[in-house]
Amino acid sequence: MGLYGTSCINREGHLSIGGVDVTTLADKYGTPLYIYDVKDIRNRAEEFKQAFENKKVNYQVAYASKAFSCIAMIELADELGLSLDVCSGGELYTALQAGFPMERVHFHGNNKTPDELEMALKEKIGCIVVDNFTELSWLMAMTESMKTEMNVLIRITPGVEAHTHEYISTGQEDSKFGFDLNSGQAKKAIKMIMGHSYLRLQGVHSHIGSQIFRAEGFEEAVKEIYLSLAQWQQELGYYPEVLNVGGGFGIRYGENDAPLPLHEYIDRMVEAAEKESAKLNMPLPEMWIEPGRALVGEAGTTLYRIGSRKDIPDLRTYLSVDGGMTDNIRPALYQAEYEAIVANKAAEEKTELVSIAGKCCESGDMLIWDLSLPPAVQGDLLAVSSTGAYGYSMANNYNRILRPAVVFVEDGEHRCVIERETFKDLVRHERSYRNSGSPEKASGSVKQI
Ligand SMILES: Cc1ncc(COP(=O)(O)O)c(C=O)c1O
Ligand SMILES: N[C@@H](CCCC[NH3+])C(=O)O
Repeated sequence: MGLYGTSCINREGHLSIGGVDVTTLADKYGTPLYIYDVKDIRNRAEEFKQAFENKKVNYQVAYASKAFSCIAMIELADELGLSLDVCSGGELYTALQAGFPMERVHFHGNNKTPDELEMALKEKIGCIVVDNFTELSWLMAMTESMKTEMNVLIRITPGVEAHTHEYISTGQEDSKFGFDLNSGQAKKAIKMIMGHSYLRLQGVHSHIGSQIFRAEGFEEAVKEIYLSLAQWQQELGYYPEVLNVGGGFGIRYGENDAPLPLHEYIDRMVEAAEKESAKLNMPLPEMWIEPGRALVGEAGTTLYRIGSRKDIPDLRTYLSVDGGMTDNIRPALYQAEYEAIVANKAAEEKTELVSIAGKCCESGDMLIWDLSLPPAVQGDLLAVSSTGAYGYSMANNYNRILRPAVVFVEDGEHRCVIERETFKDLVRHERSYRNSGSPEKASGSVKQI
């Protein structure tokens, strides 16, 4: 496992994060446990902001809260001066509970419901990123009836295919997200918004995908957008105040991943926008980005307790841990690869090749194939690195496994920000079939066809 952020191996030969020995955390909070290195999140937010400061452009860095949303994380995002990207009523509600300033909230999603739109309008959030004509017509009607103005960005698909897993690539034309440029749909939507008295077209949004390592993808997206901007400037007299280039900045999961320094992505996209704006004699728009993974991914480590061991002679050794696809579905979903160490034997020589299995009743519940470890036994702690993004946020209760606790560590201190679920939580919304009284009668006639 690479050592990220403030992670190091302490004098006891244990993994330490944020100045805290993780064996202490396992004893106090139990396992599996998500551990977030707060200093690492701070540094990354600062790096993004500094990159824009150096380019002397107006900007917003919005944390894409889908990567990891909870009250404490949203409070931290606020403290770091970030804006916030939410993509559901639940994420917006979490932001409200965290007291996040609503004017810095941007609302995304390809199927926002009327209820979600109403919530966003009532809370007077910063902007809604309009994704399709259905949403647009709802928004037009709702802002009129509520007599409420709203800033909108129009999400477009620039036709750029990011070099990433196909499930997390979104910028291509054949995508469920946004308006495509070639068919004229984006232009039609812009006209509709420009002609509406309650909607204010603040700018254009594109997001080409996730876990991207090449700055060229962002540069190409910016160039593609400007081809359309030139047309819209000429035909509609429109140029945007804001250009939101989305998120997707890649991180290190293992030694094969080589992300660029964060400022290189920013430099390239800003330079491309500056060049294209100058060509069109257009003021440079404010540049917005919305990183999720790049802010929290490497800051997260999952700590598991090793349980059973199965040796198949001349074939493979399986070590099972007390979590798996319920707390990290990415290996099963995207064949994502992770690295790990034995946290309480972090300085010992690696002499064994093992595969790490989760505890779910699925053969596909494998966290890591072929991992070199020191001899590990039942009770040892396995630390899997870079699990801060899309780990907790995609966690689930398959096999009725409990979602783990989350702790923040910094400067030798730790605090629990999400408690471990309990068995009671699992049945909290359930009603007994036997004891719930008589069922309600269906109204209307039931026709046999
Ligand atoms: C619209 C949008 N913005 C931002 C993000 C954040 O992506 P990432 O976590 O890769 O930075 C996503 C997810 O891919 C997204 O769909
Ligand atoms: N959940 C994905 C990324 C999707 C991002 C949302 N558009 C992952 O774990 O990599």
